[in-house]
Amino acid sequence: MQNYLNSQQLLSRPYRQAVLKALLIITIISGLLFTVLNLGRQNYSLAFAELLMSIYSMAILWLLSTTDFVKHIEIWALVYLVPFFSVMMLALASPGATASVFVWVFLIPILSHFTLGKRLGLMISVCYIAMAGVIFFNKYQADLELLGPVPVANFSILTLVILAFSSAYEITREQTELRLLKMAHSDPLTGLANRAHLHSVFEHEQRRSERAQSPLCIALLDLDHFKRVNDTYGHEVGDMALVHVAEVLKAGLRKSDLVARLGGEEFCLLLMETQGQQGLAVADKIRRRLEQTPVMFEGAPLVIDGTVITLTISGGVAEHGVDGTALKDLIRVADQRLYESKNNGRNQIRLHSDAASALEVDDKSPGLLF
Ligand SMILES: Nc1nc2c(ncn2[C@@H]2O[C@H](COP(=O)(O)OP(=O)(O)OP(=O)(O)O)[C@@H](O)[C@H]2O)c(=O)[nH]1
Repeated sequence: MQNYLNSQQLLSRPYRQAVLKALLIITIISGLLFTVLNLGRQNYSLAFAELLMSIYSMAILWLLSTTDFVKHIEIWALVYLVPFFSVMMLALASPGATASVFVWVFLIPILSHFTLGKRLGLMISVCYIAMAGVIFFNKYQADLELLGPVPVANFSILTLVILAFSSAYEITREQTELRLLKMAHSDPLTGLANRAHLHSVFEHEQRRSERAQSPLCIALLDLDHFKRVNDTYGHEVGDMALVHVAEVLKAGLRKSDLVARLGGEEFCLLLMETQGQQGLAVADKIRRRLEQTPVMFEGAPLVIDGTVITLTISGGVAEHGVDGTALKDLIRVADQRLYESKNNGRNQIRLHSDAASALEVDDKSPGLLF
């Protein structure tokens, strides 16, 4: 889940980057326009603040196009929004400004949520809206018309509605993004990671492993004679069997490890902080567990025509740095070892090409159907 959340944050960043860039351009243009308007009304302090905000926005826009800022987009958004909203507060408090300037407050929740996300966006919105409220009441405390119940109710309700809509929009957008991300990264039948997710996690783990000089290995596992399950009992039972295998694989691993379904009846384990020999032991422990656990359906062993269905698996292990560094090389080596396991009687896992590296085969376990 944490992985998906991190990826979702990465996914949100280009979107926030585009919104922030558009905002900066609008601020530069409108800042210059209001500088001229305020100079015309001889409101020099506000004109100066508007001009400063315009120049500041130009500087941020320039920095954004020259640095790799997308990683810190929320910080950049704060660097822009805090002075922008502060100038807005200054404009609201300015004695020369009319009450119509307060309509800018409606922008606060929209801009905050779009560029900062649901939590930080809400916090910043509430702070500045509260500040605008205090300024409004202080400035117009003697103005009975503006502080009458109707204008106050109009202003407050509209602000709350915009705040609620912006917040709801951002929450829904983030949830939808997370759902799409999960769908794009997981296998719909078993819920395991798919090949694309394995690749992205491997890239990250490979860098970490090289930095920390820690071992990393993969195990490629393929169900034995799975075609017979489908041919004998049909695809529906085959699907149940695949879901059961996914459960056994997940249960046999640490939380930090990853199990992916590469397609059909082929799975890949990504084992962190694990050397080849340890990886072989982990994969073999899972092989034995699968062999001993009948295919489960809704909490009970699946029995068809009086037969308890049990599956076996063959596999090959490859170690990062020993058998290659790229995932495709590790998969190729593990695949060769997997097929040696298949050719040597199935239901076994190999780390090297020689037969001695295969952990004990128990091909004739009683009661096993496949
Ligand atoms: N039910 C089901 N079957 C699948 C799925 N994906 C692949 N298969 C089946 O898995 C079987 C794989 O067959 P083979 O490649 O011959 O492998 P095998 O029968 O396991 O034989 P060995 O690997 O040599 O032990 C085929 O019958 C595919 O139809 C799936 O999502 N659901």
